[in-house]
Amino acid sequence: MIEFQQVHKAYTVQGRQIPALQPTDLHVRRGEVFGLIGHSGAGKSTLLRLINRLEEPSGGRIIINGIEVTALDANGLRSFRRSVGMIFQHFNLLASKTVAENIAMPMKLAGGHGSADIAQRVRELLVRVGLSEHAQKYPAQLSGGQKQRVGIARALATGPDILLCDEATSALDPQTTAQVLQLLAEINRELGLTIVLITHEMDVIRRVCDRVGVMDGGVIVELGDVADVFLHPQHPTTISFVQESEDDDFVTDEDWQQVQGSIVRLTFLGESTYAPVLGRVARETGIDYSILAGRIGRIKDQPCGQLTVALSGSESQALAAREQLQAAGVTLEVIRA
Ligand SMILES: Nc1ncnc2c1ncn2[C@@H]1O[C@H](COP(=O)(O)OP(=O)(O)OP(=O)(O)O)[C@@H](O)[C@H]1O
Repeated sequence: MIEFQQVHKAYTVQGRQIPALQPTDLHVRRGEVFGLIGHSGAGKSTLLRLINRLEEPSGGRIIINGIEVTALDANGLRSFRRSVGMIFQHFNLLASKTVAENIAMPMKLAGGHGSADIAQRVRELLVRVGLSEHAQKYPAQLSGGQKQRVGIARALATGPDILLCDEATSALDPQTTAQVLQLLAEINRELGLTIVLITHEMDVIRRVCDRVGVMDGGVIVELGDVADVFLHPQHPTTISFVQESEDDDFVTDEDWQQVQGSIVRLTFLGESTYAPVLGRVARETGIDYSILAGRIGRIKDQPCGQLTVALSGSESQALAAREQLQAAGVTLEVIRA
């Protein structure tokens, strides 16, 4: 759907080249929610804005729905942009226009829509984002969450099949963030829109994304299904994001010096999260566990849990326990043999 082939970008400031995106290959699949996470300056906004050519690439090809976007002239680009909606951190609403007028704006600018058509479409969009009561209000009369809902309705006005979200929830409190993310998930599911979002919060990725790319220094350093990346982070940047998103302090190697036996991390995903596996394996093998760290939660629609445990028992009991856990669909990583 969205294909980057060796796309790179450097900004020129006072004759100096500032690299923002190193040559990047990327494939975003149709209908997925794809998240990019990275610290400030990692290159997320640059990558996002290259998709609809709000930034011009320094090189490489961008192909979307079979159209080589990097080869379009001004007319081609204008009509292509109707298939890409965008929402922003600070909403970018026109303060002097009502909610309904803000939402109608992209259709007016595109031309070719009668006023009855536009009014009907605005009504539908207001229902979709839950703001029917607020059509005649001005942005200043709305909460942050409501403003972002207007932003979403406006982005959907021209019937795009891609929605780009530029830190769309960064200015919102946690509860409002959850509601806006839920709305984005609904739009993805019900309208089949492909969503690309950027964020610096792992929690946003965990709640709504199917796949994630982790960016650092203009490079996507890790990419994969959210469950894989979140539960088994490989790159130091990813590991630091996952640790930041934990509520508890991470257990350190020093803490582990105090416990006997081998230490393993068990990951439960989907159905295995609720199965009474640990008790059964303990009974059948005679092994015992000390729990060193644990968390349980959801990744998008799937329950998941992770436990770090010390196994105490004989070597053959520990081996049998590991085999039984793996046979029950639990992923097992040995932290200390
Ligand atoms: N218009 C610009 N002119 C010059 N340099 C820029 C411009 N936009 C971004 N940069 C630089 O490019 C690099 C990548 O910036 P970018 O905004 O893409 O990162 P980001 O991950 O989105 O960061 P943030 O979360 O702070 O927005 C940074 O070094 C930044 O300073």
